[in-house]
Amino acid sequence: MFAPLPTPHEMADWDRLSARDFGIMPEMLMENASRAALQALFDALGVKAHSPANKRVLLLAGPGNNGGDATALSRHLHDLGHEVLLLHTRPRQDYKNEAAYHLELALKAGVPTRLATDLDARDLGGYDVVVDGLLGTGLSGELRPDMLNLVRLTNDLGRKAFVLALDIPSGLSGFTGRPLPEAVRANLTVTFEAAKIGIAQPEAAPYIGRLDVRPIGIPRALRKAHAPAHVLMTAGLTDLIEKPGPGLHKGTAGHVLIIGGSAGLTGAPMLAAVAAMRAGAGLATIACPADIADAVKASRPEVMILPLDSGTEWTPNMMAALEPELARFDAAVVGPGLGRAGDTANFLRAWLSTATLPTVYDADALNLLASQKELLKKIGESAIVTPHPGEMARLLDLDIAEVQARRSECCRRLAENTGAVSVLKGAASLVASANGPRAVSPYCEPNLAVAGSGDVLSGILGRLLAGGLDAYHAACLGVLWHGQAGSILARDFPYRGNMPLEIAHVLPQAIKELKGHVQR
Ligand SMILES: NC(=O)C1=CN([C@@H]2O[C@H](COP(=O)(O)OP(=O)(O)OC[C@H]3O[C@@H](n4cnc5c(N)ncnc54)[C@H](OP(=O)(O)O)[C@@H]3O)[C@@H](O)[C@H]2O)[C@H](O)CC1
Ligand SMILES: [K+]
Repeated sequence: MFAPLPTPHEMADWDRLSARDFGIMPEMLMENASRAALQALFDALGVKAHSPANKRVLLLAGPGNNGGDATALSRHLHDLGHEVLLLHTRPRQDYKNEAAYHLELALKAGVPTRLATDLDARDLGGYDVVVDGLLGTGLSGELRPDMLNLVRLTNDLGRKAFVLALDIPSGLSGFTGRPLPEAVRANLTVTFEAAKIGIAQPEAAPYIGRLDVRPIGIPRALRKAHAPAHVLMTAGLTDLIEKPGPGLHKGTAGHVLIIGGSAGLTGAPMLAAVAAMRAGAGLATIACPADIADAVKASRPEVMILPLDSGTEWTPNMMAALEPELARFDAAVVGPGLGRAGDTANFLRAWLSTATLPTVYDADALNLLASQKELLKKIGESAIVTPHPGEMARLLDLDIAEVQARRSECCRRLAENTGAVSVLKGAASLVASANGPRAVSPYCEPNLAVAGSGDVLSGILGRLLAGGLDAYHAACLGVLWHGQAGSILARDFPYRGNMPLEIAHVLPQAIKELKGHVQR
């Protein structure tokens, strides 16, 4: 369901503890990493065991262990008969530890090597593959000029060659995924043992190419005992939804209550309700002020309306009307189109003191909570709060730039402040609970950046809570499902332009595709 997303420091700890606690020496990990990279490269190029050894490969080896990985890979390619040139950035005698060990092996095996500074870049060309082993997780600060030139050289050569980045494209921060200030643009990135957290950030996407995560022999016991603070959501989360049995009826498929709608904001609750049904809810009902019920219904036959009291604005009395009905529902979504007019804040206060349903708080429910922060503690652990960065900024008294600069920390802080599971929307959405790992979505889908997309997400989450999932897993699966819907729409609408309702409409296809991706 989740894959670990270590920071460079967490990864270095795994490395170090493999040697200290298991006797797995760094030379072995480097050998494993290089063999994994070889296999990933051959898989990507369609090179089979019996294929002719006819590749021309340039390997760039930086000063650290990333360079050591490239050096070990050069030996394997050379031994198989490919034509290789290993370009190292430091004089041979300057290499240390496992990188020095593998350089010595490569030299003994007869790998042709050159010192990068001895070569005129104009002499380089005609390669099928360029391997970027300049810098890995050890990059600190902005690229120094000599390294920046080598990154540029790799990208120049990459116009006519396949670029394989080892562990992470050089120049990219393993923490933030940002280029410092430029980075190698790879066709394939083979990352060792686990994707580093920077790789999962939206900024990294243009540099990574295809991502292939390969194990290099860090013991599972060690990975479990020293689990990273972040994990990546995977398609395995869809195991949480079972194929419906023959005896299913709408009453057992979950009934989602949407609480929202106000004058001028009548579409949002309907989007959430349709999304809940497209995600498989058996029933969806919208509760709204009686005088806007017709506008909310907007002649959609599939969604039921529960008109409350009278008037167009929310009042605490509406909670009294709603309370006797609550036993019919399995989960609630509070907020789509709720507005902030008049007494709406007091309605929300009454809801928080009365209702015990698992609940998603979205949109104006969050804005109202931001102006009455003493209510945040009442939300509780069976709930999910789904702010976008603007709402998160209001909830935490920060500005949006601060939220975006520290997304993971903010997401966790809101979870701590509320006791609920917090979802911070945006590219690579995040899910956090007060304890436990923070989950990062693998999706960065511009097709989801459209008004109403958040209402659709809240409907999916309502359906998953109604289906009995705990808030954390519901949030992770819902975010993943929404992301896959966005990636389907990107195929049909590569320049965007899809409507939010279309996100809801592709949800059944999205879950089918995700289930097809699960690796067993
Ligand atoms: N468990 C594993 O994942 C394994 C990982 N391996 C590989 O090792 C690298 C990490 O290796 P490390 O030696 O820590 O770091 P790098 O190879 O990335 O290189 C660090 C050196 O690079 C120089 N440096 C740092 N910042 C800059 C900069 N801004 N500009 C230029 N140069 C920079 C610096 O060298 P100096 O001597 O010049 O200061 C650093 O020392 C990981 O990514 C994997 O590929 C193991 O092979 C297997 C186990
Ligand atoms: K690299």
